[in-house]
Amino acid sequence: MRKKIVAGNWKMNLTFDEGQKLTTEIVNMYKDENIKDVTVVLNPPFVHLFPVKKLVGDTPNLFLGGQNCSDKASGAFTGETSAPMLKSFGATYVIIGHSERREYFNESNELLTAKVKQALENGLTPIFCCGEPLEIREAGTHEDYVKNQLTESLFGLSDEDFAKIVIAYEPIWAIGTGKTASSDQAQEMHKALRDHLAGKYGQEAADNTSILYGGSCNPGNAKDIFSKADVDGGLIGGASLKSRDFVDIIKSF
Ligand SMILES: O=C(CO)COP(=O)(O)O
Repeated sequence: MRKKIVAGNWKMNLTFDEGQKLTTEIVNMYKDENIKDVTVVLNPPFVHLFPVKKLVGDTPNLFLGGQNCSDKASGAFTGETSAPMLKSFGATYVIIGHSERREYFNESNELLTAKVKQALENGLTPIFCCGEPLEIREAGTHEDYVKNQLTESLFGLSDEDFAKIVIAYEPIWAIGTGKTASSDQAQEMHKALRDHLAGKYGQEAADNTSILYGGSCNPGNAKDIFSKADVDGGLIGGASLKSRDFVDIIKSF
């Protein structure tokens, strides 16, 4: 059975003190409010990983992830952070292929394949992001566009490796815009992606793959979005920076 996952992507936000405060609040609410059956992943900027890990400790079902990793294991790549480093600092997940990385850092589907491999080789679970820009949605070719992102970056994986992947569908026009996809739009895409995965890896593997929705998810719309059959959770940006909102989203299942 696939996991329900809510992951918070802090992006490039929060100082040390702010990160500590947010994490402490989330950990306390998480424990006090008896949250069960949801895997929660905090994805802070790299410099926060170690102190955030200390606060999270071994809270059950509360995990840490990176927002990116290098496609190389080590070496002279100034400014980069490798998958083995993330693992050694307590991360177990890593976001790969976020649309902001694709757009501002020119990350191609091919490069993302190498990053996914690095993550898997080092025991990290990739949260692989996909999603279409507005013009593609308006042209009506969004399903093919997003399926192609999965085909090009993931379909070289073995069955065994594919079983470790989490997918996050994030329509670019819904990210940080306050304009979320409707729950029906999310369901339609998630179902199309699951069918696409089934075509390559079989129905059972597709049914076991968690597909998260991301894009202006908040406590007011999460329940509706998460109620859809093929939506297995969320990748949360802005609302993950507010402890009450983030925990309320987690509790929306
Ligand atoms: O990009 C996102 C998460 O990775 C979504 O961001 P927002 O929730 O701020 O729209």
